[in-house]
Amino acid sequence: MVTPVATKPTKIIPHIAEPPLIGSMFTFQKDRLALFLRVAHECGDIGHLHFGPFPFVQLNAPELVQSFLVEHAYDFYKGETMHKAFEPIIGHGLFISEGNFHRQQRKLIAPSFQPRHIVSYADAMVHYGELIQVGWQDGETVDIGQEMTHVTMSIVGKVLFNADVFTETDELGNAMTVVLEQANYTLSHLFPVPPNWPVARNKRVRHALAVLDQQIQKMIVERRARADQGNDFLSILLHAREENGDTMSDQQVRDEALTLFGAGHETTATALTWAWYLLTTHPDAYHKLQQEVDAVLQGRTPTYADLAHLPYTLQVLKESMRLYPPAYAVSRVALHDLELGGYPIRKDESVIAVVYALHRRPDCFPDPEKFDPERFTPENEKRLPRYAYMPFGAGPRICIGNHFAMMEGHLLLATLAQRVSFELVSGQQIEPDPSKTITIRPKYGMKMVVRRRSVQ
Ligand code: HEM
Repeated sequence: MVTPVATKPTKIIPHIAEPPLIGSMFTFQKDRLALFLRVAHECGDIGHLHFGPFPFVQLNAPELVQSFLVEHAYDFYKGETMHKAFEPIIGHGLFISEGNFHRQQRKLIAPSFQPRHIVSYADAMVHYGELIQVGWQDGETVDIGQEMTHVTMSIVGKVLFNADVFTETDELGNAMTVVLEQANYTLSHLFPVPPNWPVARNKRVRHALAVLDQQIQKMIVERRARADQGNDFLSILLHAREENGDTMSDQQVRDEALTLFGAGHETTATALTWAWYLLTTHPDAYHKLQQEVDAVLQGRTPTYADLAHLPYTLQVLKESMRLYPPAYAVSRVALHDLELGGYPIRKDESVIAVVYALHRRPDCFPDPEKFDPERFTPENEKRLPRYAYMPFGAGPRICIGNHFAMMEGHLLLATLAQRVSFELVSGQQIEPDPSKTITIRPKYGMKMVVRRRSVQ
């Protein structure tokens, strides 16, 4: 829907104080989360800032986010930088495709992500949770971020390809890690090395892409040769039919499979990493969660049916994603002049909905820096304004894996809380770092000591 800009803009976007020419470029590179909070504090619901010559509009209000991501979703696109970072890897996969093609692909893939379809993956999620914890010795120190990445990558590898990628040393997992790191590199450098230069980085990426292509093509051929349809996502993608009966080409199936593999593990791993951090630094909440898990499970491994009886565990996950939303911002570029809530947006201008700032609005979340899972009791959650809490984005591009991720996070918290207790190693510097990856991972890692619990 195109809304032409008013002849005279009705409202003026406030501007933060910035040095001339460079604008907030260096502040952004040094500490972008602090910069975003400053814009929200100084400007309120909407603010203007610059990175060198490039203007940005930052949105911090639920109503503006609704206008941006829901009502005007198709008046924006992902922007050249995102395309440059992701297209060489995922081609025209859902995360980066645009316009009608995106709409069509979304319609084709979304049914497979409905809660009733993904329930069958619960057992695989619990299986890998159990598998990772049996490998930990009592008193062992682990990097919790890495461990959570191993387990979520294994889960997505299993449900997507029915493949065992339990560690990143597996060829497929390793190749995925290399190409994701490359996307992050392109996104976080103003002048990344062009992909055709003969440098070690580019050779590594080309090799990783060749591995991914070869392995996925092999899996596609195997599945096409089978008479029956398997239950993994690759099989589902191969059999998905448009209204006119058409199926996807092998190339498009490859692009979508890689998109889901890439989008489907680091985000969930980040959510779990911060959940463990918040639990270990809030012993009362940790104790309450353990009590809930022990009482409900009585030593059994959890199943999907148990989740309804583990509400506090879910509240902890939701509150962790409020304070540390893995995807801390959602950005787009305007396709033409338009208006958002009465504010003028110019063609080619970048607009960014800062989830990290939105989740810290004191009018929606009183005492916002406090970790308080009670905010997400069903009654309290109902009182939240729409779009005040949006760890999965909003509108037609809302995360397609949101139910999958919530089920996975909920099950893994319960599985691991039952078997082990984590203790945060003291004296570490813990800082969220959004500059190296598209999620906010801990900048210096996060070490935790594992204590085995006797099954209650
Ligand atoms: C806690 C875990 C997760 C978080 C916080 C998260 C967050 C997000 C967000 C904010 C978006 C919207 C991006 C935008 O509008 O630009 C998104 C999109 C997407 N996510 Fe997730 N995600 C998570 C897990 C997953 C999982 C498990 C999968 C798949 C198995 C997945 C697949 C996708 C895909 C394919 C898109 C693109 C959707 C589209 O553009 O139509 N995500 N995610």
